[in-house]
Amino acid sequence: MEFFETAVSALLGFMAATVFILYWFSTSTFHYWKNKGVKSLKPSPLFGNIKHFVLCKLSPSEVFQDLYNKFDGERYGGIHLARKPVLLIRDPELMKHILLKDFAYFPGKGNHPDLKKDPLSYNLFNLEGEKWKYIRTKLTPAFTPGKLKIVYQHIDHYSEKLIEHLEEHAKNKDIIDMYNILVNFTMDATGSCAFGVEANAMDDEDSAFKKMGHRIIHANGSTYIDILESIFPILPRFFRISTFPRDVTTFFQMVIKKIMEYREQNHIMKKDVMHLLMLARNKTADDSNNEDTQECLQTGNEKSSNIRDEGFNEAVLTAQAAMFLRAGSEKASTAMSFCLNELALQPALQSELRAEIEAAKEEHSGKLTYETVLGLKLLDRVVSETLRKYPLEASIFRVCKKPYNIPGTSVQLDKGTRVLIPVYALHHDPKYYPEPERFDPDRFTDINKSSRQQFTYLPFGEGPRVCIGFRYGMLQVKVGLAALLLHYEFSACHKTKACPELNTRTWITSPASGMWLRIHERK
Ligand code: HEM
Repeated sequence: MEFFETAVSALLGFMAATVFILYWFSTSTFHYWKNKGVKSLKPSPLFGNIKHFVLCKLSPSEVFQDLYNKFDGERYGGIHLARKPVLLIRDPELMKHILLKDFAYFPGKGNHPDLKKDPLSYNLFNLEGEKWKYIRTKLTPAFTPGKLKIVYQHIDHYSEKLIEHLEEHAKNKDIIDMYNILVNFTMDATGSCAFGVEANAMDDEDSAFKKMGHRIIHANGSTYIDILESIFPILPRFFRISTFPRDVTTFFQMVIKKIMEYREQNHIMKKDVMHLLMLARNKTADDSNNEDTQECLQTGNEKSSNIRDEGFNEAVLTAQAAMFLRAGSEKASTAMSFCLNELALQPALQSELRAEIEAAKEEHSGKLTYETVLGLKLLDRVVSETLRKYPLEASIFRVCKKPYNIPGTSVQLDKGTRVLIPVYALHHDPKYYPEPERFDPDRFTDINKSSRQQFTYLPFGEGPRVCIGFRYGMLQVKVGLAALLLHYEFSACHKTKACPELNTRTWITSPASGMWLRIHERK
């Protein structure tokens, strides 16, 4: 009996000590902003200021908007992501410093790409320093206007298939989830533009590429890694969480390998992303004198030598390819879905836009060309307003690489401090966008654009790390929307929501449960 009592009290003592240590650990950073003299919000143990995000009750866009509003009148404010101190920026001028002018202090996002343990995480989005610069230089030529003209043919082809795919639904005036359909459309287009692959996502329910592509898009690993890491840095490794599930990684590695082998054996030279990636790999492997490699190696420091050692090998190439597939499929389809939802809720605007597209088509002998689509003014305003109201990358993070004095203050940020640019909150600030919940493309007339403060519109980020694929993304969105509006009408149904609920499990602003609209044949 005595032994039992001793064991119970030892156990209780151990549990109390564990709780105490956990509590102490999770709150030990909470004085950080106060010590710096930065106004901050009271964090709660374990969650910091993002409890509703950690518990999947609100999307990160909404959580950061709430925090942004609480610092009304401030240039910035201190918050905690779990126990990690983060500086939330409100002042657009300060955003300009962080993203552009003082890029040398904020070159990366604080992610930890790992080529061995989480191979697909080793992509341009996550990399920083010389490795980032090197790969960015390699990939930039994929997005020149000349390349996009070629890409236009592919997107145009798949937009015709999309129209065919929807024919029966339109005849029946069906209620359909446009989000899901558009993901398949952009996956087909990206598969073809970037890799020369027929993904068959729209036509074949059982397409393996489609199944894996959807899993790449819906993989939330990076969200969980960020949250767990903020709570305790070793947790993601402890739970063996990777950016993409293992089987998806293996499938993708196999597909890319096959594409490369096929192209090499058959001497295929397509001017697409895959070709550029292969070129980069080959050059790194057998030509250390090439210009790009030299430019990157010239600094002669240790990091640069690592690039040479690691090279742009097959694994690095595959990680970039997966990133392209994800960004190319996910971003444009999400933007198009939000846009169609707004147009279904504003039938007059939908008709006006359709009239613009139709007039342009007639003017160009019944065919929409690359130049015509890019010249459509109302379409451009509608898409810009969509990305204002629903910025897909709702939160841009940077990590301070060396101590940084916040301009105009005596506050110094320590090396390693994370800063957050809450794009969604910024785009919904009535100071810059009166009645922010109203969908109003006129916010993007030339005169309104030029009268707005700089760095208050950041759907693609800014500075050296601005979205590399923004032209491609915009092209996909515009070509897809133009084709849809020329052929069909969209209206609200009982499942359509004026304020679509946002997904709470990802950093990307996306609909929580599809985008349900009624599709009709043209009257
Ligand atoms: C409407 C579509 C798109 C939107 C709204 C968008 C948005 C963004 C934003 C805001 C960033 C900057 C993130 C930061 O600074 O931390 C970014 C970066 C990036 N985007 Fe996009 N994107 C779109 C389409 C695409 C497409 C189609 C691709 C590729 C095919 C792509 C590839 C990338 C990459 C690789 C980066 C990282 C660039 C770097 O760090 O150097 N994006 N995107």
